Amino acid sequence: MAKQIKIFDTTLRDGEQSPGCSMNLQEKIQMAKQLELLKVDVIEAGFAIASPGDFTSVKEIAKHIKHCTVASLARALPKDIDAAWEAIKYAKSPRIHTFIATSPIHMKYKLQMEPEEVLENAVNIVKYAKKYCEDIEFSAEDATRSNPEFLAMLFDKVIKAGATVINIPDTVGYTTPDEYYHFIKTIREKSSQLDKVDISVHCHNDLGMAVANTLAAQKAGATQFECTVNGIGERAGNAALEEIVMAMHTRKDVLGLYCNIDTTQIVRTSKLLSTITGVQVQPNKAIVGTNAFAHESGIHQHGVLQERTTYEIMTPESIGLSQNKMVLGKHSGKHAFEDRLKILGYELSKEELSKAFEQFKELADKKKSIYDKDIEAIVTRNTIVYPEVYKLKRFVINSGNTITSTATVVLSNQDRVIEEVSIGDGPVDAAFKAVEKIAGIEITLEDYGLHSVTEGKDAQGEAILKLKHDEKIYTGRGLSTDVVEASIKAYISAVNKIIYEIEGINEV
Ligand SMILES: CC(=O)SCCNC(=O)CCNC(=O)[C@H](O)C(C)(C)COP(=O)(O)OP(=O)(O)OC[C@H]1O[C@@H](n2cnc3c(N)ncnc32)[C@H](O)[C@@H]1OP(=O)(O)O
Ligand SMILES: CC(C)C(=O)C(=O)O
Repeated sequence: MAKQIKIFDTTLRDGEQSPGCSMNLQEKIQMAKQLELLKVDVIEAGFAIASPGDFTSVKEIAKHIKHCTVASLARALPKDIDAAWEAIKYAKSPRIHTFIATSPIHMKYKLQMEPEEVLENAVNIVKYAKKYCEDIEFSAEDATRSNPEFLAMLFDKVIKAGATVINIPDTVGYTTPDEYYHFIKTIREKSSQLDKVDISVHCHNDLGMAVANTLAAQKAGATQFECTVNGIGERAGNAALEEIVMAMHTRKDVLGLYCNIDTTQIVRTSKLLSTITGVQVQPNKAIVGTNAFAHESGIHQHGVLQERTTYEIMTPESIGLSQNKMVLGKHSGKHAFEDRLKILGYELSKEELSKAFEQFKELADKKKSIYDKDIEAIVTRNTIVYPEVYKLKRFVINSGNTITSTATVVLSNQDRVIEEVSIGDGPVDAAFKAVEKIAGIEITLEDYGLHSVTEGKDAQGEAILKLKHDEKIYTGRGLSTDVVEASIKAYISAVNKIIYEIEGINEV
């Protein structure tokens, strides 16, 4: 039988402790409402004593949220408990979350207390908080570097004093999955009370093991997972909610866990947090990174097009994404290219497809990302086929603001290779004059324009120009990531039309 795990979200408290992740009152309320839609069990809304702003946001969230428990953090100090209660008393289901450090390092250097004093403080503060609130969570800060016998004894006493949830945090992200499992199991064996309450785990990601540690803890009896959206939090962050939840969802077979989360709200929640804080998740972040459901390589794209499960262990829809993403780039193959053409409404013959694919690969070598407009540009360029009398082989430009521009252009015409050099008013003009010399016909440039067909630093530029010959106008188009090359190609394509008109198809 699958076991239920309660999800305790601390994005608004520990998450907000990330540098750069502060949120104002309205943003916190908006985020809390989204967490309610996501169906977390507990929202830790803040640390009420921390500042008047924190107090107000905890209070307002307590008033707005109807379906989740709302908690405030509090040190083991009566004034912290008073503030926490004043803020959360409006909640339908309020919780006071109090904590004190239990590791020798923290007790000696930070609190400057003997273990007996910490024990006494912990018991007294739970009794104090219990006067206000039924639901009391007690956390032993830096538990994983604490003595398990001491913790078992302390937990028994705070449970008898009224704690309803016991949290065993890995405050500094120090433990490993196996160690954490044995640590919690040992404490449970030594405690007579722990099985009467919820056991919570709260893992930090300093060694990148927060999610693995969280999941390992459930085998030792943990029933509540503390986590944050996008894994934000102090230092390297907390266990990421979306990773824990989707691991439970996808590997129900081995983990045997379930929770109340509506997984289809995951992407929306992640995006809302990034928008509010301005902190974007890395592209390869599990579940919510922009690449998490993207495929670029041909072999993977072919597999996914045949059967999605070849390379996808979850559906994009399950986290609220409308579809996966086929990224066309230099690693892509013909299957994905043809599929995208179909989506764009192009049905090409075998030959046309092969030619377009070749051009796509050439372009993909020069450009990081290929956009739909790039593909459309390739296909439309190929629809009207004029014979290529002249083809650009290479060119060299020498230009600057203090010298006259010079262009050396090399074209091929069937088996011949022809080279010309020309100066001009700028690099494009010099190159055009060199082509004109090679073509040996009289041409006037009537119009010339350049625009980018795609976005980004490596966007393709399209040159469109009009040449006049014998009172007739000929349009030329050229496409390249290099604007001079695009311009020369445009010029040559118009010249080829002129020659086609003058000499007829037989000459080609
Ligand atoms: C592991 C965690 O994430 S714990 C939560 C961490 N989050 C935060 O600290 C964010 C909010 N914090 C704050 O705004 C401030 O630190 C406050 C308002 C809580 C306290 O501010 P200050 O009174 O200026 O104290 P300061 O932060 O410098 O030092 C912490 C004090 O709390 C004491 N303290 C720390 N933890 C506890 C505890 N669990 N119970 C009792 N006292 C504690 C320290 O010993 C120190 O006491 P001292 O002032 O008598 O020396
Ligand atoms: C207060 C506790 C739960 C905490 O944030 C930690 O130990 O990291």
